[in-house]
Amino acid sequence: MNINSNFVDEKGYEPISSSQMYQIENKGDSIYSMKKILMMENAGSRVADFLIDEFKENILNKSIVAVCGKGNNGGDALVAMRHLSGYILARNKSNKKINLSVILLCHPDELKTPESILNWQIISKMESIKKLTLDSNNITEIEDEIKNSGIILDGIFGTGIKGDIKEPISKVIETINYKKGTTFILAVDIPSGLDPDSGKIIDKAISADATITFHRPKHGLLKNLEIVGRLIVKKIGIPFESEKEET
Ligand SMILES: NC(=O)C1=CN([C@@H]2O[C@H](COP(=O)(O)OP(=O)(O)OC[C@H]3O[C@@H](n4cnc5c(N)ncnc54)[C@H](O)[C@@H]3O)[C@@H](O)[C@H]2O)[C@@H](O)CC1
Ligand SMILES: [K+]
Repeated sequence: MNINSNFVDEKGYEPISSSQMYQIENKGDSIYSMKKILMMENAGSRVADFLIDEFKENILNKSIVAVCGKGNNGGDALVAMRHLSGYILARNKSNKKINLSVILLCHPDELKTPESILNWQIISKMESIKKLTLDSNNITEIEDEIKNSGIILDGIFGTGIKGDIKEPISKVIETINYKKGTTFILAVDIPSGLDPDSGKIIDKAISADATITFHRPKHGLLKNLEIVGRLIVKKIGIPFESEKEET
């Protein structure tokens, strides 16, 4: 396996497939009652902790934009923004304006899972985080938000990506990629648009500076470190016993 030096090859992080990941997650829930909402909370907090470690005090001056899809990948990014908001506000002694935005690439009614819906509801009540939801006439405003960002959380698609990416999401991915080199692009779990198993770019994909993936790396990440960037693997509390194959 051609793992480059960026891959944090800690013990027990052998790569798995996306279907194995869904199985482990479902067993974690059905046998150990490790609800997805707990997995999402851990995933999002690992994302926030990574950015805080990476940027240290500088993070207080960064405009951070989370671009979220309608699934749980977006939910992870919503959790990360909540944690980042708490960290930054607690240190914002001079009450400087902080720039935290969430761009939801769907109407809130299209959010598909209870855990994403709950996290959207929480964020909706937090005035520290600017919310933009995609509608027919605000794509320019959304693109400007991305262009003015210092850090982008890519929470558009994770392991649930299928087929071609339609407009305007396709354009949003291009706008994000255009910022590479000036804005730090962190992919949540999988660079959006990358097939998590084959590592192929299905249609187009986010080219990330770093990818933080959960529980174990997926095979596709190791096959396309070019757009994955630095690969970080974080456990999210799923009982290891959930990995036991069905006997
Ligand atoms: N597996 C796990 O243990 C955990 C998974 N979590 C997150 O959940 C993610 C998977 O979430 P989901 O299964 O909800 O799916 P995703 O959030 O990856 O996909 C988002 C949604 O996009 C839509 N979609 C897929 N392909 C599309 C296309 N080509 N054009 C437009 N829309 C498209 C689908 O309807 C899907 O519901 C993971 O990547 C990870 O980030 C975390 O919450 C932590 C726990
Ligand atoms: K992603």
